[in-house]
Amino acid sequence: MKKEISIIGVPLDLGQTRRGVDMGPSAIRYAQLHERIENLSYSVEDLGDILVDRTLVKEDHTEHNLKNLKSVKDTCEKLAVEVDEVIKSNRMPLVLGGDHSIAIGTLAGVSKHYNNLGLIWFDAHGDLNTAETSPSGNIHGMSLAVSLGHGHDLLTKIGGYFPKVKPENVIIIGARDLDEGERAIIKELGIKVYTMHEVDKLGMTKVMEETIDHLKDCDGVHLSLDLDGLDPIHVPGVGTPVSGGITYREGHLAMEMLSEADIITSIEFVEVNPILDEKNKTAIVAVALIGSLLGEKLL
Ligand SMILES: NC(=[NH2+])NCCC[C@H](N)C(=O)O
Ligand SMILES: [Mn+2]
Ligand SMILES: [Mn+2]
Repeated sequence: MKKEISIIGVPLDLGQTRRGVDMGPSAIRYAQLHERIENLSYSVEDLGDILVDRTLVKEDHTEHNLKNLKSVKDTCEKLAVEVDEVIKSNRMPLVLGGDHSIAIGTLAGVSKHYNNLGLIWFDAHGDLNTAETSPSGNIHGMSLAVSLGHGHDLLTKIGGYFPKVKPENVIIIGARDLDEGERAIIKELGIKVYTMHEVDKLGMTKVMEETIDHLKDCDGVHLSLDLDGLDPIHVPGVGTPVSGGITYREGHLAMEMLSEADIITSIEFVEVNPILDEKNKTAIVAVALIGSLLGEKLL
């Protein structure tokens, strides 16, 4: 793993309807992210937050079942530029959300640097809706579909190219709340999904061994971790909690195995909502998981 890390905050809450997730980057910083990473002897720079232009909300309309389309697009474009610059300067981006719609921007900045990018999507959800299938119109439920090239042009074409990732290089882990249209696209594109059923049955060790093996021919792997992939007992501060999720220890095991395999080239942690949280518990878990991912050991 690269030893130079650049933190980028994305205080975007417009990809869904529960306010507060815009404070996620602050909550994660407050949980001592910087210190934690520095202690692992990385060189860390914090680039601050991407500007979310809330004046665009006025122009946004929801007719097409894409809430705050312009605001989300504008933020993702800015994020893509910044992520691209970080990678060009030979550093690893660590992006802090914000809601999961920001993955559209992160992947737009990351993907052009790789010929065969892998993507690990830790999530209770598939985020594989389009405006046609979404039950909510919330873009955070569409970001993986967009990155695969499915969805509104304004989103799929950010960065001037699409798709950002091929379906055979995507692995979803922790899914337990999939909409009908999402099941259909999973089947149609043949996306590999470890639902909670497989996590229970195989155990996290096997899930991660298979995941790492599946991505062995990739020249880079992006980890997009939605905190709601974990069980809400451990992470009460998320906007769309679903019970029966990944445990605290399974989460750490997954991060430790990724660290040992040394395959991750860019990282994003999303959906921390401090307003819904209990004493910053969710941000603290996020920082602990980032610690394990970056090589922290128990002994
Ligand atoms: N990133 C997330 N938390 N996504 C939740 C999506 C929920 C639901 N599937 C929707 O499309 O609205
Ligand atoms: Mn989710
Ligand atoms: Mn998500």
